[in-house]
Amino acid sequence: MAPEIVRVSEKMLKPRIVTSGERAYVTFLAGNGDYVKGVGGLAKGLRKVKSAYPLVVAVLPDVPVEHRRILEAQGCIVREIEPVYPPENQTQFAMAYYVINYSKLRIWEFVEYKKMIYLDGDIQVYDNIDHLFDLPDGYFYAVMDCFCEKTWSHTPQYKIGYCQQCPDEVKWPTEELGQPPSLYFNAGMFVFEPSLHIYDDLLKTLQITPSTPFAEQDFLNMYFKEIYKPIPLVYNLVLAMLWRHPENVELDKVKVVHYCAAGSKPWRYTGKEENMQREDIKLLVKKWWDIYKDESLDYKNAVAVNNQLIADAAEAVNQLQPLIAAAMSQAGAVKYVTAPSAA
Ligand SMILES: O=c1ccn([C@@H]2O[C@H](COP(=O)(O)OP(=O)(O)O)[C@@H](O)[C@H]2O)c(=O)[nH]1
Ligand SMILES: OC[C@H]1O[C@H](O[C@@H]2[C@@H](O)[C@H](O)[C@@H](O)[C@H](O)[C@@H]2O)[C@H](O)[C@@H](O)[C@H]1O
Ligand SMILES: [Mn+2]
Repeated sequence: MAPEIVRVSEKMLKPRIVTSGERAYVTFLAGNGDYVKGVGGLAKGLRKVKSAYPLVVAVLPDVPVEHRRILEAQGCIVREIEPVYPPENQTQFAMAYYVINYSKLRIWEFVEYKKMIYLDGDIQVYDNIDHLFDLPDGYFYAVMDCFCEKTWSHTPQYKIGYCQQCPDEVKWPTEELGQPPSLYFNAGMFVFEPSLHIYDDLLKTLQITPSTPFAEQDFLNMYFKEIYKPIPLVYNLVLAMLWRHPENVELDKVKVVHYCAAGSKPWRYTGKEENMQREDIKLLVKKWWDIYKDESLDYKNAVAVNNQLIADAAEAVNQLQPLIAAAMSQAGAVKYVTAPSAA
């Protein structure tokens, strides 16, 4: 009697997408401008590298419904957040719009996720980085920044030509200036654990902390100073590194590119700003556009392709069923004879 072999249904083969409250990527979108293209591109990039986790987009109230729909159609989980403003102060931010970046702090409230990787909307992921979710809990992981761009001209390190990326080139004058600055991360990408306790404390601390030129990036560096752990530059290539510290960059090993240099945002690239005619910049901007324009990476197409593969696999298995059944019943009739051991 041939064994009863269960027919395989498409439903049985469908991969269970892990959306449980464990892990997710998260980005931040403000305004009705063109950063929505950055976030859409990021969603497609994560799909291209077959990330196992969803992309949550924390949107400020000023993000139009149309932009939210575009991101939901790309498979993003859109979550509205309230703005976070720093205390009243006279600070001159390095870029005036940085004041809205304090709203990034809302992502610590997303406690339905145990661990998240934050990525700026002007970042693209070119290799799978899901393994970063397995980094030990209890720390704040991010890539070290560079102090050499003129956006840093207000700082002592810029004035003396010191950079943490090459601490031995121009040594920090401890006798004059005391201890060198603590290791400082770029806040465009970090691995963190949402927590209501930390969230409340972050907001309370912010209200008693005078603002500084790099806004929430300075604040996060101060707040997480004790548990900050640098991770390799391949996880967040701040483009200025290409011309400021080329000796530290192996471009073919870079997994994550951060288009933060002036003029480098791919969706509004003109090539006119300083360094924007470099061959490596042009290549990285093209790489971004290749993903952004690739319709096979659109959520609806990727799901359709996936469903077709599942249907084909189910059909193939069902066509094999009778052959398997016949082979098994035949095998049942045959005693396996082991070859006589060599005398
Ligand atoms: O008009 C804006 C400006 C910034 N952002 C978000 O805030 C992040 C930080 O700003 P940006 O990347 O421009 O700073 P940079 O890394 O270039 O200093 C962006 O990546 C976006 O995710 C946004 O959504 N709309
Ligand atoms: O609001 C402050 C921002 O500060 C950081 O950007 C800076 C920083 O990287 C400098 O080192 C560069 O020189 C500069 O170009 C760049 O804009 C973060 O990328 C961004 O997410 C956000 O936190
Ligand atoms: Mn950025």
